[in-house]
Amino acid sequence: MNVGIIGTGYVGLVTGAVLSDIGHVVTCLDINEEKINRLKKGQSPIYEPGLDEILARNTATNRLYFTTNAQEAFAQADIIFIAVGTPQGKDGAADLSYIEQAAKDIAINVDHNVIVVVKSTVPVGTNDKVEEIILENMPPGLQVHVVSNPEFLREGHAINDTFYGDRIVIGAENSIARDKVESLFKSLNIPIVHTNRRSAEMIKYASNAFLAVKISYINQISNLCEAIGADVNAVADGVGMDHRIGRAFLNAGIGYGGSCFPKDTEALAYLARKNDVNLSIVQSAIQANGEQRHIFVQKVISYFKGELVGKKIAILGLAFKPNTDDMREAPAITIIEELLKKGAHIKAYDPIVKDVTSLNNKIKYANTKEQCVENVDAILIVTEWEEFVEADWKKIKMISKDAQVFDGRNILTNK
Ligand SMILES: NC(=O)c1ccc[n+]([C@@H]2O[C@H](COP(=O)([O-])OP(=O)(O)OC[C@H]3O[C@@H](n4cnc5c(N)ncnc54)[C@H](O)[C@@H]3O)[C@@H](O)[C@H]2O)c1
Ligand SMILES: O=c1ccn([C@@H]2O[C@H](COP(=O)(O)OP(=O)(O)O[C@H]3O[C@H](CO)[C@@H](O)[C@H](O)[C@H]3O)[C@@H](O)[C@H]2O)c(=O)[nH]1
Repeated sequence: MNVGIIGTGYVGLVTGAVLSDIGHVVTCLDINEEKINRLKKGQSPIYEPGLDEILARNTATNRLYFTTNAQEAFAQADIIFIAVGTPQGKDGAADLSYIEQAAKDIAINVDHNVIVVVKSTVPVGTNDKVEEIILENMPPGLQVHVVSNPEFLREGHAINDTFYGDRIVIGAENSIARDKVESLFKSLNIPIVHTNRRSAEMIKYASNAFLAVKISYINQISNLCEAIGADVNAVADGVGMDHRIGRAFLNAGIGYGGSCFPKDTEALAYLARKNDVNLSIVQSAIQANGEQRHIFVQKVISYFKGELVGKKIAILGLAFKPNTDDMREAPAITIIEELLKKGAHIKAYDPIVKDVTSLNNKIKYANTKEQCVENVDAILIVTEWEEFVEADWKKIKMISKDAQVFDGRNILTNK
């Protein structure tokens, strides 16, 4: 099939790469010229394991194209995906301006009947709105069907998650459009969930919020474990062996960050408030997550008896999680800013993130973890990169002359 994709971010680009890899002809559209120019030169604008190879393979076989021209992207398209951002807006609500613009772009640039698939994470009712906008603005006589197909990939595992996902959710009001979207994914052999558009939109938020609640729960249990002398890793292992609970997302630490959980939990809480529904569980998870990074900083402050002025602190890990270069809502930023405010000097090392615009000129960057921990008073583990998990910690402690280690990801329990 011929597919157009609006937005070449983590979701649009990975979706485009995988759909071309399973035989479709895909044209990816973005308004960011720099991104498209890089992609045309064969360079990925994001760090995502395995992505470069798939991009190279499918551009070489003429199944994957990149453009900033909407007419070119939609000219042959049977199906157009919307994969633009839905950042946090006012009062926690999702900002739908990119979605609305994408819908208008489709309406004024298509010259044939089309199926539009909304892959972005959007509040319940948005697919209806997208259909309305397109119908209002497209040439008379043309038809559009909008289908909801939320995305569940994790950054750092995006390719694998797309090829081997747990489920593909298709929310449709029209059975012909539904079947056509289903046939697009057929060769992936992933279980399909059929539902209406509103339920599909809700599945995405309910999934993310559940995972966020799970993390905040284990983090609060971890605080209690620390107070009473229990080991949260052992507790999580024991609890997680119950198949009704499961071990995944029970890793305690400094809390969740990233481009999804923070904004999606806020958007769901906003939706509940707007509809006068009590969603205090999600609200509490958000609050607990905000507190968790302050609790971590407080441990450092207490260790130095409240006096951080001039203290040299090494930060190991900047990205919000391993295997990504994404710094959106990374706990590292809040933690570093709080330490800077207290007068500490910060040196940071991350295997992939080499500078953070908002922190530049305020902190130093090291080229290696060894360089980072030289001549410091404390070491903070902020992201659980494999490089830190597998490191020779005896050597790290020796280089740092036994600087105090604060393990924000509980990776050193058995070391
Ligand atoms: N990042 C993830 O891991 C992930 C996973 C699942 C779902 N989601 C959801 O998917 C959506 C996209 O997320 P992302 O992280 O890929 O976003 P992103 O910010 O990385 O990328 C969005 C891209 O869309 C482009 N864009 C915006 N308006 C456009 C327009 N009118 N025409 C063409 N291009 C346009 C932007 O320039 C940008 O490159 C969001 O709703 C997000 O919540 C993200
Ligand atoms: O046990 C855990 C698991 C995760 N995290 C943190 O939670 C955040 C999110 O991690 P993860 O879910 O692995 O990454 P994302 O790429 O943000 O993926 C989430 O958000 C995406 C965007 O909606 C969804 O598609 C995915 O299914 C969902 O897992 C990160 O800060 C992790 O450090 C923990 O603190 N403990």
